[in-house]
Amino acid sequence: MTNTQLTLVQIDNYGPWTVTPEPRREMDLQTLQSRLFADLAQFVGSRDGYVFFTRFDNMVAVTNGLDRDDHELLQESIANRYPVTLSLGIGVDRNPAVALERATDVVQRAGSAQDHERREVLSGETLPMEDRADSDVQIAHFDVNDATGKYTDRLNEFDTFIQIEQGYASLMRHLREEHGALSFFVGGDNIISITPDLTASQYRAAIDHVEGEAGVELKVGVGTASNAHEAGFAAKHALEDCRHRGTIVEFADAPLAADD
Ligand SMILES: Nc1nc2c(ncn2[C@@H]2O[C@H](COP(=O)(O)OP(=O)(O)OP(=O)(O)O)[C@@H](O)[C@H]2O)c(=O)[nH]1
Repeated sequence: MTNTQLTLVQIDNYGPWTVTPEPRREMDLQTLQSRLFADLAQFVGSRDGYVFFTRFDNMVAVTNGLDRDDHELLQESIANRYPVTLSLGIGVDRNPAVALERATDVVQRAGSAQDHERREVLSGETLPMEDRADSDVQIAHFDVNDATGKYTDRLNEFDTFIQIEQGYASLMRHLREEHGALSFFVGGDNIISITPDLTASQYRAAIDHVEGEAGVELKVGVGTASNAHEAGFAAKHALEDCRHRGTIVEFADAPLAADD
């Protein structure tokens, strides 16, 4: 059964910091944000989770397999090395949107994102030990069909970017509204969705919707496993199956072996 543990990562009081004592150089902020994301990706990824940069001042992580101590260690390590601190809210639910609501609620209850007295909140419930064995994450890895031939090799980068972003906007809204799935642009022409248990026809309907609304053709590989890495890795293999078979939806056949 899918049961997703999500962590909302929010930089404490970041807005005021970016303009104190006066506005900071934009490329310095971009450097900080991208390094922070890289560090989170390393930390969470080494524990088989996924993290998405969303707006950089707020990020969303799939943290099945990470316990409260892992979250505390992350906060400590960031506070030791960065001029900013992180608040973390954790939520669990079969539906990813509900899990994120829970994760967000505990952070919002502790105070505003721009409250200078709210620092390093760590709140919410992780998956109980006894539920871990049968709690799965479902990950759908979407990719634009022949983005290179249709866009990258034909259009300038900005017009390509518009096409890809329009496809992303259409997909993220459809999956959020219809199923409570959360979709994240991860670079190139790739979108990764954290979903509840969806069927092949529900994925086909999402792909049809995006083609109708944005004119962007997608395919998707779907994987399910006890952590984001294994589910996502299986999804990537399923996406390769789409390429070989010329299909638009493939599910990973079997859970991956531990050494895959
Ligand atoms: N984040 C991420 N990006 C990827 C991955 N694979 C490819 N990309 C990005 O996607 C871009 C396009 O690559 P492909 O999707 O393989 O190429 P394509 O032209 O769309 O061809 P088909 O997908 O085979 O239809 C690459 O330049 C990368 O930026 C992946 O696994 N993860």
